[in-house]
Amino acid sequence: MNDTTVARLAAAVKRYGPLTALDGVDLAVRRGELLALLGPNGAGKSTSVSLLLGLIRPDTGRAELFGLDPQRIEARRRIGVMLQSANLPPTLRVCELLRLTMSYYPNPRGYDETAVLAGIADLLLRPYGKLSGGQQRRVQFALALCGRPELLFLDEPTVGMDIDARQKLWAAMRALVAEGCAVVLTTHYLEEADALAQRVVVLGQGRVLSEGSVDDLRKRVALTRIRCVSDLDATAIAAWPNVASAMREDGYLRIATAQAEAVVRRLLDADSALGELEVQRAGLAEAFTELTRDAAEAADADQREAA
Ligand SMILES: Nc1ncnc2c1ncn2[C@@H]1O[C@H](COP(=O)(O)OP(=O)(O)OP(=O)(O)O)[C@@H](O)[C@H]1O
Repeated sequence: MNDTTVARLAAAVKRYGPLTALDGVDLAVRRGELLALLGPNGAGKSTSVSLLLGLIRPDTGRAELFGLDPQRIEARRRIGVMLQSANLPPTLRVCELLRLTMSYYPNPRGYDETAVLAGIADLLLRPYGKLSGGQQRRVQFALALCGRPELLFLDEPTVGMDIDARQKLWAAMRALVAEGCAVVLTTHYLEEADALAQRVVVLGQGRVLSEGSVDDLRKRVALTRIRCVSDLDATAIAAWPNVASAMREDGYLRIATAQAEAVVRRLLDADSALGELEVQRAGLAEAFTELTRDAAEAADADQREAA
């Protein structure tokens, strides 16, 4: 573990009976970065987080927090956690929950500062159990950050939040990262990863499918989409060099290519009446879909071979 790594999994394998939830995952979280953990349902995101938190143990491989066993109290004092479900006493008022949680940490953030950062200043006197789902999520976020963590785990934190609350939480995450706090964010909202993450790890079938910046991930899908109105024959274009696919759909000619400039030049030469030309790089959503579909197909093929 080098000195910029705050948490890591090394060749981590976790099995539940015959099911392999994690199949040799290597993952490093670096100081002060926001790392988004993406993947379809059942990909292994929560299992990875649970290993890093010491809630479960790997069958083989290692999990480390600040170079220590994740169950060590010295490591746990340096993290904040917001999981998908939180079992907090419903009769306690928010201010009581906050003071209690702050008392677990050696150097907590100020009470008022925490309330403002998490956007709960107006909820402090309310009993936790009487809050709406989105308000409870904000309180959970406050409890996760009140200990001034060096590493914050946020498991689908914005689920159930309205747009305003979500944007405030994004701003708070950015402020924490600017302070040097590392964040591990699991999310199904790709625009959330796009807006916040310095690095993205995509899991699928318990394996790391891709790791890098959001742009790196986009580049994994080298194709560019071209859309235009033209009478040119789609089947003929599909046979052009560098054209991955060409089809007619909703009155538009749609082409996928890794060489957009050359194909656009040839299109314009071939059809002087061509209109409504649109050229678009593949988005994060397309890259994600392509990556995870490939992994699912490979796993299906493995299973068929084994059968
Ligand atoms: N306690 C458990 N017992 C049995 N199987 C489990 C257990 N926990 C997880 N699994 C299985 O391990 C695999 C990975 O689950 P995990 O919860 O890590 O996925 P995830 O990526 O977090 O999914 P989601 O997006 O749905 O939250 C799934 O197939 C899941 O059914």
